[in-house]
Amino acid sequence: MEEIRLKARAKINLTLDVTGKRDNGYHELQMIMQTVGLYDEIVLRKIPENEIRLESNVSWLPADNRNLAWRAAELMRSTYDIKEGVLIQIDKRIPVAAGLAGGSADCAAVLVGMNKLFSLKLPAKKLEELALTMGTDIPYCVRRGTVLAEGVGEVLTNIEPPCPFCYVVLAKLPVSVSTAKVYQSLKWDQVEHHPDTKGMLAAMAEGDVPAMGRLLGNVLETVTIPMYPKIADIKESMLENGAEGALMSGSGPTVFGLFTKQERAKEAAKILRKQFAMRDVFVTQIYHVPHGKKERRTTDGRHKI
Ligand SMILES: C[C@@](CO)(OP(=O)(O)O)[C@H](O)COP(=O)(O)OP(=O)(O)OC[C@H]1O[C@@H](n2ccc(N)nc2=O)[C@H](O)[C@@H]1O
Ligand SMILES: Nc1ncnc2c1ncn2[C@@H]1O[C@H](COP(=O)(O)OP(=O)(O)O)[C@@H](O)[C@H]1O
Repeated sequence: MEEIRLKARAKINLTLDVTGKRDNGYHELQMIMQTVGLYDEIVLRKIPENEIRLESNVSWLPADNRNLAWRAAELMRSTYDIKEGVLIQIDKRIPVAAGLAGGSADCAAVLVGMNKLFSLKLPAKKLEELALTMGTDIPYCVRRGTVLAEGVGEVLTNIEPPCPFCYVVLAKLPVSVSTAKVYQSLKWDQVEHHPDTKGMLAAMAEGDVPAMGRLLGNVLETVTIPMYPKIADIKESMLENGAEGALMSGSGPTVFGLFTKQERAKEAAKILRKQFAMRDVFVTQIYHVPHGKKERRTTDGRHKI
């Protein structure tokens, strides 16, 4: 195999609770994470030169070891003594520094892709371990689906049945948020309203999207909304325009809304684009990881996952 094509999908946090802080500054989390359809497309290709090259459609995205996808390829090459080089091409669609884990998803996809491209046959557990050395969100991005994440984000429990299918509108203000700064500014022991994680798990088990909408909660909103009050206005607008619930994802600034009807989601997206002069508004949906999905070859022999 010379080339592999991957979809690195974004995530949203249906609940995000902070329950403590460790001596090293990292926070103890309890969050329900969910993959959505929006993705970056990544192609990995073997090249004869003994190096990693990275190209993307975003001119200002670093193309060296500051890029998480580059780092993932380098980690696999050095750990498994791979002599061949790799070209990474990223067609970026997930907004950057948005609370959607776009960089983490690219990183995870490259780990999975390198494993296949070089026939390393590493189990998923090993890929999740390698992922954690590059970021706390990345093991989840290897696993994907509906997952309860605890610890600092790396203790993962699959939730069965997964989140019921619904449409998701993502709306990102044209500002970037630093995850590190948001955590640093959080007064976790002064947070008054914690999300009801158990209630959310019960609503999901019932397949009750309206109840899920009422139970969405993210304590990081206490930091990011005062920085960008328009986030609250976007949430309000989503609710006025038919969302069952709306919440900031991760450290923000992206707001997501859950919709049961595709038409209403499309209409709300149109209104949001106009009302807040936002370009980054997407209509997507809950993504379910297919069980036991096998690699598929495209007609030209490339692999798809
Ligand atoms: C907030 C969340 C929610 O899913 O997502 P994003 O908003 O980034 O998408 C994650 O916890 C983000 O995970 P990730 O983006 O991988 O963070 P990392 O690179 O590991 O850490 C960035 C910085 O966040 C802080 N951090 C991270 C995780 C954690 N449990 N406690 C922390 O305090 C640390 O200061 C760290 O230096
Ligand atoms: N492949 C990548 N795609 C996006 N951002 C990346 C990538 N590699 C490194 N980064 C850096 O990671 C930071 C966080 O990006 P991202 O994962 O998109 O946001 P978030 O952590 O808010 O979900 C950005 O500042 C960006 O410069």
